[in-house]
Amino acid sequence: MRIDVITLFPDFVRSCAAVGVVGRAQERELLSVTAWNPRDFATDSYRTVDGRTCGGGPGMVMLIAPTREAIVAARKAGSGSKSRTIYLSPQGSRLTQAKVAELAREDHLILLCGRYEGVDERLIAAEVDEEISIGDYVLSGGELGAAVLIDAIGRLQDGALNDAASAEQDSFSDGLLDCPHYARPMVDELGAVPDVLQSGNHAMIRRWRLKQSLGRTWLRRPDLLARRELGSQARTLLEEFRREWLA
Ligand SMILES: NC[C@H]1CCC[C@@H](CNc2ccc(C(N)=O)cn2)C1
Repeated sequence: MRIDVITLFPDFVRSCAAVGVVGRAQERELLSVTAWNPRDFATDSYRTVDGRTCGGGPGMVMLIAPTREAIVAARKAGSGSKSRTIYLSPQGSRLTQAKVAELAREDHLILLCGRYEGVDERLIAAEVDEEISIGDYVLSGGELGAAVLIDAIGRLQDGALNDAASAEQDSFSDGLLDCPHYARPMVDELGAVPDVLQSGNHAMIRRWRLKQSLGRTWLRRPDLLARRELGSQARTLLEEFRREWLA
């Protein structure tokens, strides 16, 4: 998968994509992240990328010309593979794990990061396929949204996670919150690891983990539970969790 990011802060984006699982996915050539700075496409000696907001009012707006040139260059660099252009903005549709999984299957993504008051609306209309929001809050730029997308998508690339199973067991990947996790020591001054995890009984461990995920989702994110069909085993486990919790 190729990801191109249009940003006035290329070093920030590159450094986010160079560490951890995403950095390793790039080393393994499962993913490439390339940053393009509209300032490099500005034709005037001041390398101008922003202009005053038409109609008056505070702040500046990113200019069409240099931003569009950067998008076109990124699209060309994708050498023909169909690209999907995404604008990170509070006006976008909320990012979910389902959307991440959908985007992770694309061959080429172009992520447009706005700064100032945003990008000229004509450029959005002409070049953006969809707007995505990482949450209902305003940031000083779209780069953190791009970094979130790159991480969430990068870790889903085949071969990115040493144990592919961990992607499936993650929170949200099956519509539930993740279960608790423990490492040695089995007994610590903070408490002991639940016995079932020391039992070596893998069926019981799987059952315990599903029960914990269901219980946590019920307690912390009932909205996620409402959206999810529960099988008979899951219903039984959740009932067991509720009874123990309310006892
Ligand atoms: N009107 C301000 C707005 C104009 C367009 C550019 C954005 C950049 N900042 C962002 C981008 C995305 C998000 C998010 N929630 O995904 C929050 N903030 C700021």
